[in-house]
Amino acid sequence: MLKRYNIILYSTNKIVNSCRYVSQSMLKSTVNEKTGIATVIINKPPVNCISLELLNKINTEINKLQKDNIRGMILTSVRSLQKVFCGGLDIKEFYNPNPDRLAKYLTNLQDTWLSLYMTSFPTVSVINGHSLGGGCLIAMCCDYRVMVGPDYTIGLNETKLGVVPPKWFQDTMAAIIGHRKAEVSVIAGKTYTTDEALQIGLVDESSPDIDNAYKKGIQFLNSFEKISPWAFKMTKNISRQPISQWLIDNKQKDLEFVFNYMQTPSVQKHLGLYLQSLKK
Ligand SMILES: CCCCCCCC/C=C\CC(=O)SCCNC(=O)CCNC(=O)[C@H](O)C(C)(C)COP(=O)(O)OP(=O)(O)OC[C@H]1O[C@@H](n2cnc3c(N)ncnc32)[C@H](O)[C@@H]1OP(=O)(O)O
Repeated sequence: MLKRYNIILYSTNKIVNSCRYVSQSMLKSTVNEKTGIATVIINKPPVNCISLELLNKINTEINKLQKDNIRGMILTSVRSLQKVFCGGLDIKEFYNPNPDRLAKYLTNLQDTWLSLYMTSFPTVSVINGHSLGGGCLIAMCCDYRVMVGPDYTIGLNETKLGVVPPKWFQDTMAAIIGHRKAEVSVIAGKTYTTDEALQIGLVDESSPDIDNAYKKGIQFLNSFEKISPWAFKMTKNISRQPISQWLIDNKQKDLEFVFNYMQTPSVQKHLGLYLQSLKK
């Protein structure tokens, strides 16, 4: 299975070993036509941080898979990055931003979260490296998380950058680890090692290596073989709808709050210093 996966990774837009392969650069997506399981791989070196273009590709691909009636999806990072699942939202999108592009970015982020959080098919994130800020968010959108360890970190660290994780970021985490733990976590911008994340329930399983993590992800998806897709979809919808409905009802207000504070001098100063610290 994994060997075949590697062959697919380096092929282009054709059927290989019964798998449909779709390459959109930055994002590689394969659907195994035998199993109906899609593997979506983020591939944006050096650290898979999420630009407007990558955001669009993720949202487009999720919506495409939704129409394809797939049986499940694994979301992971290209192996060549070695130690990063996703370095989070691209801070350069927020620093000295072009206002039109910033508005587009924030709107696309809301839409992508809605698509990924509410998929009608089961999803697993195979977290094969650090997963911070928006990286943690996309991992948390999935129904199940397997994290490779022990040396990687995961968490909503936004306050460390001087920015505010919106209600739906925080609610996504609270739905997984509970309100109190999520509150303590987000206000301090806490990050967790793989073992700590497993202990607080932020991830469901850990694994010492990527092949094994991928296998565990497939096992989770296979556990739905005898579950009716309709029952799955309706049940997940009931479970997640209160959180997603808040964003649907408050999209404009949410957008305006972030759009305005992001451009204030004090937030810009914080972002500049954080970017600088990364470069050091
Ligand atoms: C209405 C809509 C509401 C929307 C609300 C938005 C509010 C939330 C805002 C932001 C959320 C976020 O996601 S902020 C980003 C959070 N992520 C991080 O803090 C991670 C930062 N990166 C790292 O810690 C490390 O890079 C790493 C551990 C991920 C990898 O370490 P490594 O040593 O391998 O790589 P480098 O640190 O040398 O980085 C290489 C290169 O990449 C640049 N970089 C890293 N992360 C980012 C990023 N998130 N955005 C932009 N650029 C990033 C880093 O500066 C290096 O650049 P140079 O090569 O030019 O030096």
